[in-house]
Amino acid sequence: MIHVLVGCRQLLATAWRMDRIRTIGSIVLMVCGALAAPLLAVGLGAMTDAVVAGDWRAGAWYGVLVAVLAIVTLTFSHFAHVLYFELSELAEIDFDRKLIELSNGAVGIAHHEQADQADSLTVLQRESRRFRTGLEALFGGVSLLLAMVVTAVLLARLHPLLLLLPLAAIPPLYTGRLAERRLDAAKTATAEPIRLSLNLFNLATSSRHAGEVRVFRLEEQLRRRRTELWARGTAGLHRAQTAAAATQVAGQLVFAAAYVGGVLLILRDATTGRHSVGAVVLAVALAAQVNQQVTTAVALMQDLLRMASTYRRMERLGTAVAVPDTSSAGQVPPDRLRAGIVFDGVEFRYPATDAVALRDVDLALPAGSVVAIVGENGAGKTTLVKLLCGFYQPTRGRVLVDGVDLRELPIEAWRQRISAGFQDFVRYELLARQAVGVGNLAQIDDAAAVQAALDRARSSDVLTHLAEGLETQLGKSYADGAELSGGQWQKLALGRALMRETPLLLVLDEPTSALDPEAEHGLFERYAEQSRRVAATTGAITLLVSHRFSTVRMADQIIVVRDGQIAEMGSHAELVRADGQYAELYALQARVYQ
Ligand SMILES: Nc1ncnc2c1ncn2[C@@H]1O[C@H](COP(=O)(O)OP(=O)(O)OP(=O)(O)O)[C@@H](O)[C@H]1O
Repeated sequence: MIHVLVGCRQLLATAWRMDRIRTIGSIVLMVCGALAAPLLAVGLGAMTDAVVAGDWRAGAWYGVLVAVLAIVTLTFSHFAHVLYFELSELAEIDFDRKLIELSNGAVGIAHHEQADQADSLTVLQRESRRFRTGLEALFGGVSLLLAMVVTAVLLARLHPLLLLLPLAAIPPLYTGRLAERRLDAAKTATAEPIRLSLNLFNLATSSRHAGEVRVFRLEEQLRRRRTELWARGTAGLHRAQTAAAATQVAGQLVFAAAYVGGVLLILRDATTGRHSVGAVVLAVALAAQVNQQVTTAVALMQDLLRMASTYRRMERLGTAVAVPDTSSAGQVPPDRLRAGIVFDGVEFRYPATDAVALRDVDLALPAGSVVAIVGENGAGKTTLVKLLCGFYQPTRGRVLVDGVDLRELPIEAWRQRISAGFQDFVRYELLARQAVGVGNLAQIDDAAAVQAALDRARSSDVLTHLAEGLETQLGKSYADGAELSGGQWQKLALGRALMRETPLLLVLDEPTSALDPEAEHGLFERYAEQSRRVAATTGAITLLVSHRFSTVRMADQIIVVRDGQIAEMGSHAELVRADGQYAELYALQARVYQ
């Protein structure tokens, strides 16, 4: 219950923050709605008594009052709905904003890669569409509570025992809560199959995967797996919903019994002359209202519980993804690198896994150097990059930037000074200028800066295929959007990585996988030349990651990673002379690619 109250407080604070006028308007409507129905019952009772007493004048006035209150009761919900709806929209936008912040604001990326946290995000994404009901339920709920109190006072005046009628509402409320808890637990338990099923659905319907799906004849398999997973997920939910419905009915039966008892009590009093006919009408009308109030209260309570559990889930995820905040760290990234970056006894395990992805890594990346990291698939190259970008912190050991532990640098400031091109680059469906310009937001509208970055990336040729050059809309989501080839998207991603002209660290993690080895080698060579020129002033380090041993021979230093460890290190000439794994794989791959 305390969670519901906390959730209500958070929701009300959000509404107040988003729009005070609408919040006040909603509260006024809430009070009017609460009083109208019980007063209508009072009017009905008084009108009946006036008519029975033959006082037609008073009866007519009460009739007008009843009519007015009936109109208020019937129409109030429409006005209230408009106001609540508008406020709820604002609250939903606020919730979405928080969810986006939670998803992207965390310093690390563990919550995207760790199954339980990814599941929580999936549930929150789905809940965000239903979040708006929370605020409506809150106003509706408080209005209902007020109405229940007024109704209870009126009932008590008829017969003290009738006060028990609202108490009989407790069992259905309790069972409603129990039912919602069951549903919530089922949602958590079925989040994984439902998330997997949605992934498979995207795989089966996205144009990006259409080719592979056809060639490998995956359609049937994907459909079957998706249906199985969906059925597994929804079967769990369905079972929970059936159990929840049975629980709720049991609670409501208790109330129904009390209702019948209450009406019989007043009827008995009326037959003995203790009450008027109007009192019987009042009792029947009020008891019917209590019945309706309880049913509505159960439904509203469920909305409130769902809203509270959504808030709690968000808070739990927020705590789980919280990484030590270094924003107020005293240190700042240097203007230029003097010594370089050092991995000092680094060990790393991904969260919730036992396998060690990196172990005993002692590595120096000298300022101003071009360093290549090579290794076979799964060796640990990208993991090294993730630590350098601050997506994760080492489980043991330190990453030092000019002698300062990366943990002690404000991570956002560090990210401002690095740039990267990733293997799984994003296809931004924006204008071509923006798709490249996001690499340095300050220059997103600067066509000349974007053009220069594409030139540096040797990627300007992509523009020759675009009708409006940099101002061409990209992507199939737009009717007039230009679709690019995989290599062309990758070239734009390379341009994006080179938007920042003087980063302290430029990481290119297999950004040229769509190119053939010789083209990759040629590009790396040109990048290396450029990087050395920039490095003369900033001490910047350029890190090229590849699993092709034959494409990185121009690097000042080549690091061979094997099974999460540094296997060999040195220049191309030194490593060839050493005649180890590098020399062997270099010769092998060079022969294959010739
Ligand atoms: N998010 C993750 N959670 C758990 N384990 C992971 C995760 N990402 C990678 N790993 C594991 O860490 C090890 C190193 O992976 P990494 O991605 O660094 O390899 P890589 O050398 O970059 O491979 P590739 O050349 O295929 O990109 C692998 O065994 C991989 O299974």
